[in-house]
Amino acid sequence: MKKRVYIGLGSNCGLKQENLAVARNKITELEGTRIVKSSSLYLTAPWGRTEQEDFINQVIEIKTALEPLALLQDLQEIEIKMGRQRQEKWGPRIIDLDILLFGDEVLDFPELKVPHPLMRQRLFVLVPLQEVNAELIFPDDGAKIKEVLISVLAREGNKKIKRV
Ligand SMILES: Nc1ncnc2c1ncn2[C@@H]1O[C@H](COP(=O)(O)OP(=O)(O)OP(=O)(O)O)[C@@H](O)[C@H]1O
Ligand SMILES: Nc1nc2c(c(=O)[nH]1)N=C(CO)CN2
Repeated sequence: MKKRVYIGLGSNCGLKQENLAVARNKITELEGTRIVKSSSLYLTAPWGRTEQEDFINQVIEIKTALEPLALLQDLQEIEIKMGRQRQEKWGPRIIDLDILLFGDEVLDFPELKVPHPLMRQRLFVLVPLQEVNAELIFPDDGAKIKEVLISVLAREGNKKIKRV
């Protein structure tokens, strides 16, 4: 059975929009995998480490027959093939591919936590995710995406994120 999976894409080095396009192409080449929906692209201020270039972010919904750890491995291979080198935490990167949600699964492997532990705090994830699926419910605590987004917007405002 294929699972519905949400992936967050981000780039803040080189040709950012093109990097995302290349990554999307490589994702469609993965075994038993297709892209169902893609959000708009968003220009976002850097989160976490603020002294770096703005990011382009996007969320895609895929259907995949891959198991979670196989998908993680394939995504990491794409990152490496695209030339991602420095693994500095929250630092600049050509491409970053995060598994946000994997069907209704709650996963706690050492190398893979799903839902992605920081996604609820990140407008650069929540805004495009809501665009792709406005009715989404978090599988771990039943929270609604709209409510999570409203509470982060109330804290931070939405000046830091702009559709491109
Ligand atoms: N849901 C997930 N999606 C992708 N990687 C994950 C996930 N959960 C845990 N990881 C682990 O996180 C590790 C670090 O990932 P990465 O280098 O992309 O971190 P980062 O982008 O600097 O920070 P962040 O994880 O906060 O976005 C990966 O090697 C991977 O094993
Ligand atoms: N706006 C934005 N900020 C970030 C991003 C990102 O994709 N977008 N990724 C990071 C590394 O995890 C750290 N900070």
